[in-house]
Order: sequence, then structure tokens, then C-alpha cells
Amino acid sequence: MAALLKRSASLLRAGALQKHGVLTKQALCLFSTNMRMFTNKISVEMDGTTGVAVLTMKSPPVNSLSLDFLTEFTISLEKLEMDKACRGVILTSALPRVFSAGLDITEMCGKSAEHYAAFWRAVQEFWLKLYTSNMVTVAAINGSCPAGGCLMALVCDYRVMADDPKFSIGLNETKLGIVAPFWFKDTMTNTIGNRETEKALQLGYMYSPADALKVGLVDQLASADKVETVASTVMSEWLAIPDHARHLTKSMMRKPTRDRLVTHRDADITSFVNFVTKDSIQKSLQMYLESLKQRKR
Ligand SMILES: CC/C=C\CCC/C=C/C(=O)SCCNC(=O)CCNC(=O)[C@H](O)C(C)(C)COP(=O)(O)OP(=O)(O)OC[C@H]1O[C@@H](n2cnc3c(N)ncnc32)[C@H](O)[C@@H]1OP(=O)(O)O
Repeated sequence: MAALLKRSASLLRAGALQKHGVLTKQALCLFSTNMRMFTNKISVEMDGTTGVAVLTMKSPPVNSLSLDFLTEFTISLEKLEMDKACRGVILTSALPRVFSAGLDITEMCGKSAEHYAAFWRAVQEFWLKLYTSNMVTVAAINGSCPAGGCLMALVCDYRVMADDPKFSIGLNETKLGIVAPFWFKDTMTNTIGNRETEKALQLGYMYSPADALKVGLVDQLASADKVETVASTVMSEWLAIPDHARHLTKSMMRKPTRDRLVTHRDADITSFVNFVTKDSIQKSLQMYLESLKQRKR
């Protein structure tokens, strides 16, 4: 399986997915048709009777979204999307306190412009695949999820978060001295409205679960040990709606936001590369990474 995944990842890097937005037959046929799929960083368990897959992130220490992680995630999602038996996906984390720490900061530090462009294309692809999925997507948020982690939850159809005040959720980019791109902003605005997003983004605000519920950033809280069970209950409610009617409605709601990124995709990559290669931004990111390490001492 590891070898198959490696081969598929290299196909993806070569542009099979990125260029056309779909996996080629060549890439897809590399996968087994088993109901369980394990990669280095993700496991997927599909229940054939309910049509629901649980995609569990298991990339210690913090499920950060590295280029490899994003590639594995996108491949796993595409495989589920192509499986007619799969109607819904629950996203969750195998790590005890973290859903996802967002984009892997080391992918944005000290690398070449080509690397930044490939990384950003993978971030865009990940967002596009999840945002436009025909499946019902429910985030079972069983830990903290800053920045890209919050984005992942926001693109799902429904969010259940563990009611633990130690956890937080939000787009905290300004705290790193960087700026959330327009499609991160659009995703948040579509969920909690313009005014709340304006405050949250400028302040890089991280919401407690209770505050996140208050502003509508998450839909429901559950005790930590019940998050996945509640997510499954929600999933069955959503799956009671006929698929075609639900996903045509989803697509109608999401098309303008999706089209905006698709139209400006290359310009967005150029803008990211120009931004992240600035000395001042590199310095900010290095300092932030260092501060994370210092916190432990
Ligand atoms: C034009 C557009 C330009 C730019 C747009 C870019 C958009 C960016 C989006 C992002 O997602 S940026 C990433 C933002 N993420 C964060 O700020 C999260 C930072 N991390 C934390 O707050 C915490 O780590 C935690 C997630 C709450 C977990 O805390 P915990 O105490 O459990 O772990 P610890 O802090 O000790 O971390 C362990 C280990 O992991 C490293 N780490 C943490 N987060 C990241 C990350 N996002 N990327 C890379 N590495 C990360 C941390 O440094 C520790 O490393 P160490 O063991 O070597 O010390």
C-alpha cells in the first residue's frame, strides 16, 4: 500500500490531479478496493452498510498539513468520491488534543519558490476537493484547530466540536504575521458573516468551543468522548435527504466561492509565492516556529 501511495503521490506531483482537478484512471487504479485504507498519515474506514467513511488524521505530533499530508488527504478523498457506495465522510483526528495545527509552517520556511508554488497548489486542491465534495462531510473536531485546521472544518457541511475549554478554533494567521487568503476569508464569511469574520481575522482570534458555538463557527458541542458518535447521528440525518437534491443544493450554494478561486488560482499562487519569499515574512514565520518550540521549555 505504501508503495502504491508513493507512486500515486508522484503522479499527483507530476500534475495529474493539480492540472485537471481529477485523478487520472492511472492514479486511481493504483488503489485497492478494500473498505479500509491506511496510509502513513491517514486511515479511512468505510462502513458498507451505512455508506459512511471515517477519515482519521494520524500524523503526529499535530496533524500539520504538509505537502505529503495534503497529497495523501486529497487522494483518499478522491478515492471515496469515486466510490458509489460512499455517501458521507466524517473527518477526525487520532491525536489526543489536536484536530489539526493547520498548514505545516516548515513547508513555508527556507524553501525554493518552486516548492512554495507546489505546496500552495496542493493547499488549493485540498480545499477545492473538500469544498465541492458530493458527499456529506462532517468534522468531528476532537482537539484544537487553528488556521488551516479551522479551514478544513469550515469547508465541511457540519461541525461537531469537543466541549473542552482547552481546545480552540479559528483563523489565527495575523498572529503569525501572515494574511489569510481571500478564499479562507470567504469560507469563514459564508459561515459566520462579514462582521464577525472581520473581527476574527484581524485579531487572529481563537474561539473557545462555547464561543465558537455562539457565533456559529461550529454547529454543535459534545463531550470529548461523544464527538464521533454525535457526528454519526448528524450524518444519518443528512443522509436521509436524497443525494441528488442535496448535492445540487450544495453546489448551488458553493459555486460562486469555488469559482472565485478557480478563476484566480494561478494569480493566487503567484501572490502566495511573492508574499512568502519576502525576508520579513520568512523572519516572522521562523520566529513563530521558534516561539512554539520555546513554549515547551
Ligand atoms: C498570501 C497568503 C499568505 C499566506 C497564507 C498562509 C495561510 C496559513 C495558514 C496556516 O495554517 S499557518 C499555521 C498556523 N498554525 C498555528 O499557528 C498552530 C501552531 N501550533 C499550536 O498552536 C500548537 O502546536 C497546537 C496545535 C495547539 C498543539 O499544541 P501542543 O502543545 O499539543 O503541541 P506543541 O505546540 O508542543 O507542538 C508540537 C510540535 O509541533 C510543532 N508544530 C506545531 N504546529 C505546527 C505547524 N502548524 N507547523 C509545523 N510545526 C508545528 C511544534 O513546533 C512542536 O515541534 P517540536 O516538537 O519540534 O518542538
